[in-house]
Amino acid sequence: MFKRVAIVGVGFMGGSFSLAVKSRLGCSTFGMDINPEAIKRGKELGVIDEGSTQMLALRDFEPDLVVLAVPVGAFEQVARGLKEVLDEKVLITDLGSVKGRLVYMMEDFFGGYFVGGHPIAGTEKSGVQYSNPELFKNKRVVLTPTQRTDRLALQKVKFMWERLDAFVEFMDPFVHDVVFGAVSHLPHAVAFALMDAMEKLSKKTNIDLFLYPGGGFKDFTRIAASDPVMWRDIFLENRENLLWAIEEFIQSLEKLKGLIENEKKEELIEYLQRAREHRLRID
Ligand SMILES: NC(=O)C1=CN([C@@H]2O[C@H](COP(=O)(O)OP(=O)(O)OC[C@H]3O[C@@H](n4cnc5c(N)ncnc54)[C@H](O)[C@@H]3O)[C@@H](O)[C@H]2O)C=CC1
Ligand SMILES: O=C(O)C(=O)Cc1ccc(O)cc1
Repeated sequence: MFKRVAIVGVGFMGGSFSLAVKSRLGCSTFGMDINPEAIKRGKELGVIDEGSTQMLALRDFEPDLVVLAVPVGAFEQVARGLKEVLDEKVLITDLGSVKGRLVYMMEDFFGGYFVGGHPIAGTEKSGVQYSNPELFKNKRVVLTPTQRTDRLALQKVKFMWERLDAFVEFMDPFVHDVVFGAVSHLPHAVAFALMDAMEKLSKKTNIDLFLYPGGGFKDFTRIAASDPVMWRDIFLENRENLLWAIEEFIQSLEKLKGLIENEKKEELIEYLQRAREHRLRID
């Protein structure tokens, strides 16, 4: 198993991963982040053992696993930097929310020693101060091997996640992006858009509608408090799948609007009943 784990991006996910491998696997960890404040806080909070804002410092740490936990828009730049300082055959994985093209791009840099990963665990919080060693417990982690992935590297990454009490599932990188474009990226886009609509309605009514949030409004929009940089990068990286899902959503909303406008009582019940049944099935 891994002993020396380097984490690039000492934020909420990187910090949680560091705490988890420290406490569960006894690893020593090294954090790299462009933000000196993240390194300082990470060390103060005991989230990382050591850290630096310089990629070059990773060379002396000699990691046996490197984990990318930066926003997906920074992957290419980070990969370039890592390529300069890492020995060949060091295993690399990531926690990014989009896979597809990025997995093949990472393989261009690191060959079969890159194993794409996506823990389906998280919250709207960002920043190292929210790190939680239990974040991955009983959560799904999707690994996205390709023909090129080294089988031993894949087994090691799978085993590591299982030791953190996560359930590992394999998926094709592009299928992953269709699935999470629908179930994760679309709901986040809709939550952000709902807040935009609420701002416009507040202006038009001259009433600050944000002063009257009910439970439903709070439940529905929690994820609109998520980090803008992270979500800009996800939306742009998974653009095609997301645009397709947004289009379907617009049509569903148009349909609902039509049923309300035309007072189609029976059809409205059917529409709501079907939606309710799907929701009940999830839990
Ligand atoms: N927040 C969540 O619930 C989940 C996030 N993810 C993925 O995990 C990754 C990290 O997300 P969070 O930890 O939530 O974000 P975060 O904002 O808490 O942390 C990201 C960290 O990366 C650093 N960073 C940015 N560019 C960098 C660069 N070029 N080099 C080095 N460090 C850099 C930032 O300074 C920051 O400390 C993202 O790819 C995201 O898509 C995956 C599952 C859940
Ligand atoms: O806050 C929530 O409920 C989330 O859905 C968190 C989340 C964000 C991004 C991911 O790729 C996975 C999980």
